[in-house]
This record gives sequence, structure tokens and C-alpha cells, in this order.
Amino acid sequence: MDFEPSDEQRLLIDSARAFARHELTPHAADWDRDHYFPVEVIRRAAAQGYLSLYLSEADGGLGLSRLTSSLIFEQLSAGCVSTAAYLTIHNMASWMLARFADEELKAAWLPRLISGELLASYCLTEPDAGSDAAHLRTRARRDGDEYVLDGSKCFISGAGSTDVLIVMARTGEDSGAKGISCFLVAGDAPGVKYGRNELKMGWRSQPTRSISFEGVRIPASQRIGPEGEGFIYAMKGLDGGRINIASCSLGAAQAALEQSLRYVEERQQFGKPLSEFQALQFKLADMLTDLTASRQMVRLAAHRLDNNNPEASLYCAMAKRFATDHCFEVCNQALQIHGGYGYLNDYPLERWVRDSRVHQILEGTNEIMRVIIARRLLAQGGTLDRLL
Ligand SMILES: CC(C)(COP(=O)(O)OP(=O)(O)OC[C@H]1O[C@@H](n2cnc3c(N)ncnc32)[C@H](O)[C@@H]1OP(=O)(O)O)[C@@H](O)C(=O)NCCC(=O)NCCSC(=O)C1=CCCCC1
Repeated sequence: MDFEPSDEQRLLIDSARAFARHELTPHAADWDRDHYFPVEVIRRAAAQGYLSLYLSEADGGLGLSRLTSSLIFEQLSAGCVSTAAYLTIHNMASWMLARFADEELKAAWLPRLISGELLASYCLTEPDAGSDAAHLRTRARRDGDEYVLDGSKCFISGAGSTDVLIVMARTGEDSGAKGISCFLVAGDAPGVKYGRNELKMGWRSQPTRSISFEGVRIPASQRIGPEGEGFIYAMKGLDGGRINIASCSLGAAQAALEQSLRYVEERQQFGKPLSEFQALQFKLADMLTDLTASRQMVRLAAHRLDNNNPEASLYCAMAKRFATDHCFEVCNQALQIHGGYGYLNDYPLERWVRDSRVHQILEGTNEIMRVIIARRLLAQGGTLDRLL
């Protein structure tokens, strides 16, 4: 399958690269050091359509395919992994609203999410429900025309600085996936309380907080879709989210490899440039090979999602697992090539390593990706005909 970018995709790649070069790269180190969430830049990203890349044009989005969106996230991430990753989260949350909410709820919130006036968080994980997301405990109890929300979420990106929370909560008696519904909760609703900004290894230019809901009243009209569909919406959101995060890993790895190519020409040891040492040539060769294979995996998964392939979730899981593992290793090898300088924060290598490390953990750990892959594989009755 040929994923060579079309002329239109090339224009979009070029403008994302220009946006990254002007708006992200020059500031990424400062934002990381200061734990600064660059809301004003995110709003300028909205003006480019980067908050609504794969929302349909009918919903006010750019209407791009997942594949084209992935190419854009990749370029933005080469500028600032953490900020590009937040953009993917906002896209995922807004897409869930656009795809599953009724027209009235969409009209009330979507235009301001697309314009960047409002920012969104995706709220699934709880202290006792991480990988086992279907056993979350936050409860939404129906009370007349409202629901009353009680419970807590953790590791919520953007929390405390975002305006819209897409919250998965239990409404039914079923203790598993079928008892979960999806809600839009205003970030400043009475009873919504935020924890401290977590001190993280990477992704420092976006806040991460826990949230507690204490008797939060939500109009029933802010339920997204019917009761009991929330877990499936959350998983469908994450199918796309996983290739978006993988795209952010591609951007970091590409930037790290390009930086390494410059360094091996500049740096001399034993009387010759590093580029003349075969050990480093082999390292660079492996880095390019792994990056290229990762890109192909991500593009194939995006293509399968665009075409509603019945095995798209499997491909998203494989691409996320493969690309985030290999791209982390590319970043880590790039740091190694830079020796002691790679370990200093004068260079961006250590930040790329710190930022891309979490991609192996969030939006489903890479161990959970293997669970998803193995389940599909073992359900094939001993043949791969339907998968390959
Ligand atoms: C795969 C998994 C472990 C699920 O297993 P179980 O055995 O409990 O559930 P199981 O029996 O597999 O399924 C229940 C229903 O659900 C449907 N469905 C599942 N996936 C999908 C899907 N992809 N599309 C449509 N339907 C789906 C499934 O068919 C079933 O329905 P059915 O009974 O058949 O009617 C799931 O829980 C998971 O994935 N965990 C990782 C969580 C996890 O990823 N967090 C990440 C939190 S978010 C995060 O980390 C962020 C970080 C940065 C910011 C953004 C968010």
C-alpha cells in the first residue's frame, strides 16, 4: 500500500511544519522548564484548524482523514511533543461530542471547542480503574431532568485549565462496560474539584490533575448518546487517540534523528567526525529503519480507521504499541549518540526521551495493546486470512 502524501497533504504538512517552527520549537524548552500550558498558542493552533482536524466539515471541523491528521500531528510534535499531544486529546474529546451527541448538545458546545474558546479533557481513568477501565466507579445517578455525579478521576490531561470534561460514569446496575455512560461536564460546575498539578517526568507543558466530583448536577441533556454506550464511545475515541499519540512519537523520533545527523557531522573525536565511525552509522541506520517501519504501521492503522475496516481497533493497537516502543528507542539512541551533551538540557534530546516515554503508558499501556492484539489473533480460528 502506498502512503506517499498527495499534493494537498504535502501543503498541510508544510504548514504544520511552519507552525511548529515558529510557534512551538522556539518555546518548547521554556514551557517544559516552567510547566507552562501555552493556551494562547493552542488558540492560534485553533485558527489553523488544529483543534478539529478530523471533525467533519458539517460539524465545523476541517474534515480531514485520520491519515492526514496523523501527518499533521507528527509535524507539530517535532516542535513540541507535549503541546501536540494536548492537541490530539482536544481533538479526541471534541470528536466524541461531534460523533455521538445530539444536535442540540453539539450546537451548544462544539463551535467554541473548534474555535479554541473552550478546551477539553478526556476523563476515563480512575484511581482503581486504569487498565481495567470497564470497572470504573464514578457514578451518575438520575434525578429528574438531571444526573448527580460522584466519584473521582486521575491522570487527567489539561484538568484545571480546561473548560469541558468528557466524563465516563456509571449509570446502570451492570458493574462492567454496559453500565457506563458518557457526559459533558462543565469544568467549573459546582462540586468539581481539582487536585495538584502532578509533577511528571515529561509532558510538562500541559497540566495533569485528578478531579473529584462531589454531588455535581448535570442536565440530562448533557449526556452524550444513550445510557450504556459510554464505554464503547470511550474506546472508539481511543482507537483514534492511539494513532494520534503514535504520530506524536513519530514526530519526536524524526526530530531526534535529524538532530543526530547534524551532531555526527559537527562533533569530532579521535581526529574525525562521529559520522565516520561505523558503530554510529549502524545506529543511525537502525533508527531510520525503525522510524520508517513505525510510520508505515501508523499510516496503515489510520487508513484502516478511515475505511471503517472491521479490524481497525486491532491495527490502532498494533501501531500504537510498535511506534511508541520503537520511537522511544530512537529518541534514546539519539541521546546516546550525543553522549554527555545528550543528558544536558542544553539539547532537546533528554526532553524528547522524557516526553515520548509516557506514550508507552497512556491511552492504554503497551501491555494492554498486546492484550487487544492477542485477543483478536486468537479469535481467528487459526488463520490469518482476515487480518493480513
Ligand atoms: C481492552 C480493555 C482492557 C477492555 O477489556 P474488557 O475485557 O474489560 O472489555 P471488552 O469485553 O473487551 O469490551 C467491553 C465492550 O466494549 C466493546 N469494545 C471494546 N473495545 C472497543 C472498541 N475499540 N471499539 C468499539 N467497541 C469496543 C466490546 O466489543 C465489548 O462490547 P460487547 O460486550 O461486545 O457488546 C479496555 O479496558 C482497555 O482498552 N483498557 C485500557 C484503558 C485505557 O486505554 N486507558 C486510557 C485512559 S485515557 C489516557 O490514558 C489518556 C492519556 C492522555 C490524555 C488522554 C487520555
